[in-house]
Amino acid sequence: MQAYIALTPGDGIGPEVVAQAQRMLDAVAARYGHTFRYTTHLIGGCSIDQHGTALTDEALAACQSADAVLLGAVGGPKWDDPNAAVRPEQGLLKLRKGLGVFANLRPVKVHHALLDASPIKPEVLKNVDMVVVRELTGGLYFGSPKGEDVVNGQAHAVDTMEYTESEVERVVRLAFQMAQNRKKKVTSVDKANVLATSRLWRRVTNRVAADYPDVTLEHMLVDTASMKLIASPASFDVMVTENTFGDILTDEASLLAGSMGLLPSASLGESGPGLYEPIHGSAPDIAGKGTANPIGTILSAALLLRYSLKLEVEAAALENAVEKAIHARACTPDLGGKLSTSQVADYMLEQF
Ligand SMILES: NC(=O)c1ccc[n+]([C@@H]2O[C@H](COP(=O)([O-])OP(=O)(O)OC[C@H]3O[C@@H](n4cnc5c(N)ncnc54)[C@H](O)[C@@H]3O)[C@@H](O)[C@H]2O)c1
Ligand SMILES: CC(C)[C@H](C(=O)O)[C@@H](O)C(=O)O
Ligand SMILES: [Mg+2]
Repeated sequence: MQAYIALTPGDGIGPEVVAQAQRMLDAVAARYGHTFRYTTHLIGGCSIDQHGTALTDEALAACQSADAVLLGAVGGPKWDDPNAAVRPEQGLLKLRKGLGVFANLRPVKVHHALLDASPIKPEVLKNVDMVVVRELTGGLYFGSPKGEDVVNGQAHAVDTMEYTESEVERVVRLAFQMAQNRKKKVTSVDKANVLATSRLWRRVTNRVAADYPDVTLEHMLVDTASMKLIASPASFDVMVTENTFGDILTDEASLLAGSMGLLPSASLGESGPGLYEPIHGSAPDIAGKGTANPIGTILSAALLLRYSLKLEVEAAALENAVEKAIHARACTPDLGGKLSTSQVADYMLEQF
């Protein structure tokens, strides 16, 4: 097949990990007889430096016309001034909203060869295989009003947690559909004892659940969920939750797998290109050293093959290449290995 992939490497380690994922995609194309065409676009701090904005309308339009978008990460200390009017993260939020990708799938698996890479006890990590479905284009990130002003002579700031019934329904429905093809359990995470948005979320989730009688639904408060994720992670199958809760819980979940550098994600909408990105950030502490773990981005490329290009065999082949590298501990220092970012991909390509 012919496919057009827009690359938005971004800042810090973003370009380092996207380059390796692109090498792997090229290997898939060569082995299976596909043609992948790429264009590369600025996003985040590098776009601010060049254009004064974190994502130009032209770059967004290019991403919207692609079959899929593969992103690295945005941000870094250079652009961290809390007084700045323009911030790298705005580019990422504009891209997500502009693509309409409301469901962010973040799979969390523990590889048996990496049990010692996690600070959690190995017996607790056995059988961990879950996916967090994070709502991505609503909630606290996008609610209005939002911003800063002065009230009674005092600096004042507001963020609004906001959801409509349909915004909740579409993401929860997707979570139930995923659970039907997995262990048939959905854990809906909210803060219904305090937040009105969470009570709406719960009501909608209960209504949607009636359409999926084969799937067990449990509700869990987010504070409890953050504890259970460490105490009994294998008890989860599909977790569905609000934008901010999902952001925080998945960084926590990355420790089950062993490193922030391991977790991929797929962001999907009703139609149009999907957005694929590792869950980690631009990692300024290791940027430029060539030691960033490329696996989260390579697994994101596998999800791109699966969901946007419908190339299941190719996606599985890429995942298998990652499995082999992990099994052999052909890894970067975050997993106790000695290889560089590109050497990890070299190893996978040799086995591919
Ligand atoms: N999706 C994104 O673009 C995204 C996500 C999170 C944070 N950020 C931004 O990134 C910047 C840095 O944020 P942070 O330091 O809080 O989070 P981070 O995820 O960049 O880094 C957290 C820790 O994890 C490590 N880490 C992350 N990715 C790794 C990888 N692939 N291999 C090995 N180690 C890895 C880092 O070295 C660091 O110690 C901030 O500007 C933040 O806004 C962007
Ligand atoms: C950089 C930031 C806006 C982003 C988010 O919160 O969504 C990041 O933390 C992520 O997890 O992708
Ligand atoms: Mg995050």
